[in-house]
Amino acid sequence: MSTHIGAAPDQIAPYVLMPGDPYRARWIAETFLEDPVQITDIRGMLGFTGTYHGVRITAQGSGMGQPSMGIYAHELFQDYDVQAIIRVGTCGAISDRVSVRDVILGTSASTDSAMNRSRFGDVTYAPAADFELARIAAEVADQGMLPVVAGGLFSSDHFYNPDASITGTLAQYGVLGVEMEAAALYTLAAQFSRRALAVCTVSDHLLTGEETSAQERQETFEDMIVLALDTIER
Ligand SMILES: Nc1nc2c(nc(Br)n2[C@@H]2O[C@H](CO)[C@@H](O)[C@H]2O)c(=O)[nH]1
Repeated sequence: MSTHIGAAPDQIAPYVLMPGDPYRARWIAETFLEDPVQITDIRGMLGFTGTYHGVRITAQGSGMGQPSMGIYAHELFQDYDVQAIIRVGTCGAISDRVSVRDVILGTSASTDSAMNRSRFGDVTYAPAADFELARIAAEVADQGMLPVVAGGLFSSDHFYNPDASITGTLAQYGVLGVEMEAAALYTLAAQFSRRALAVCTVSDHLLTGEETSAQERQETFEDMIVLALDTIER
């Protein structure tokens, strides 16, 4: 086991899906995996391992925010030799190029997080998705007729951002949605020479104020999970 994950070394699969919400990890395991087994519940951050089309998959909650994602992704890469992580999350749209219910493939992740400033100082590192995972996800989405938009995410340390104008500025540079985890995941994947991709359903729109219903969120989340599973098993 690691400091924050209670699983035995062989209980975590090489391929991991990470929702922010640990209850989503349980739902993914119970809905899509065969023979799912809970492999950790330290601090309530649940993780499960099962198989999808015969491929071992782990669904592990990340929590909200980059420090939390950073703890779990670091330990998954370092202590469990995980090879690829797909964040399956939700985000708020900041661009008129996307609508609620769209699925965003986060090709890059801008961030206001102090975590990368303490890593890189004055250099602005560019956290980016693994190209192969992103390419496969786009291909799978096309085959499944799932409306995905590929573009940048903004991984903020704020949910209630005191500077509300920043998302408008970022949208002018092509950033599509705001969430709170992808940049930490991409930076750690690069540190460990592993693969990572963030796929986010748009649950709310910061420009229009539009929000999805719980039912709509559930439906788009299901489509996204199938996309992530069909991508990571390739
Ligand atoms: N900062 C931010 N995070 C968001 C937003 N909408 C969503 Br869904 N999120 C994500 O949802 C959680 C906050 O509700 C975090 O884990 C974020 O990744 C938003 O408008 N802003």
